[in-house]
Amino acid sequence: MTLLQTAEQIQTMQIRGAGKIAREAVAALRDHAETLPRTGDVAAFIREMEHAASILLGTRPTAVSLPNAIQMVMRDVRTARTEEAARRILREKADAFIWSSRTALDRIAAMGANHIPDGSIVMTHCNSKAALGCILEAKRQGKDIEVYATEVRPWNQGRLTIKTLNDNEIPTTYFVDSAVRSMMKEIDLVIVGADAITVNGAVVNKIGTSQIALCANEARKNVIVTAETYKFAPRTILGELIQIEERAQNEVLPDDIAATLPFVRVKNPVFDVTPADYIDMIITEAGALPPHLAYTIMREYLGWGLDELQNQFLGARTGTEFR
Ligand SMILES: O=P(O)(O)OC[C@H]1O[C@H](OP(=O)(O)O)[C@H](O)[C@@H]1O
Repeated sequence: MTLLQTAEQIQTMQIRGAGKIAREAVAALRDHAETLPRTGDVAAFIREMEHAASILLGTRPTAVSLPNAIQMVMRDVRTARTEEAARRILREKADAFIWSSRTALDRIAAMGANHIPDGSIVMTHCNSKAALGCILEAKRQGKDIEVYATEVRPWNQGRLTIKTLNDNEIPTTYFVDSAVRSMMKEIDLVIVGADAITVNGAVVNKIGTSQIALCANEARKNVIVTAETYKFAPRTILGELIQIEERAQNEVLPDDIAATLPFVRVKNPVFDVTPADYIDMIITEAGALPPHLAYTIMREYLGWGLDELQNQFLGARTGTEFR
């Protein structure tokens, strides 16, 4: 698959899920480099790779895993002295990111499973590999668990989730998103994934997550967020807001019906923000932490100083818009 094909598949959600988007983008960058002729001109190579990175960055705006992964790979490429060195660094960093991303999921699954008691009912939302990993690991350990899963309009990612749960013989209850509050009294805890986590511990995840967290808070049920460290958004330290992706209105209301309703406006935000106060714990590969410690993850695990953030990372999202 070419880099442009990967970009298109991310934008059209054939490739989706914050972690997978990051892994596929990094693999696309690595493979794109192999298609470029060797000229010995390191500056031209870096320019070409920056352009490729900007195409990937323009695909979806919310999941911070995408710019974080690209930054991890491109950072040392930018200072390479020869084309060969730049190529080698790119390859090594890309492979290292993909490997560490998968390892992170295994660690999160092991830690998350410890928080799922035997005999419990877990509610989840959307289709998060990190969250599902915890549930599958709890099942693998022999725990008798059930899952309540939402539909996730308009893309119905809940169907992917219930298929996985069914394949793993986990008893599952499936319902429309608006039934969440009604179902809350029947469950024991909530486990979801994340697309981005801000410096104040707020979690950006699939639209509807904040309502689930609000209902869980009302019903005194724990909310656990599972997120690899590369889903923490360092630029929020500088005050930058996470952009909430708005997708096409015809994902919600078909064009032929919309055409008959000239006074109706359709909004289709695909993520929302859950404040830290509604989250009991964030499980990362570096350990479980209260959401208010998000800053420590940004400093210690992403390891980007403020200077670097300001000089290089700012503006990373302003690259070419992919259409
Ligand atoms: O990385 P993992 O845990 O798989 O997924 C994290 C999140 O990414 C997804 O976004 P979308 O479906 O791509 O819009 C969902 O919001 C999910 O909770």
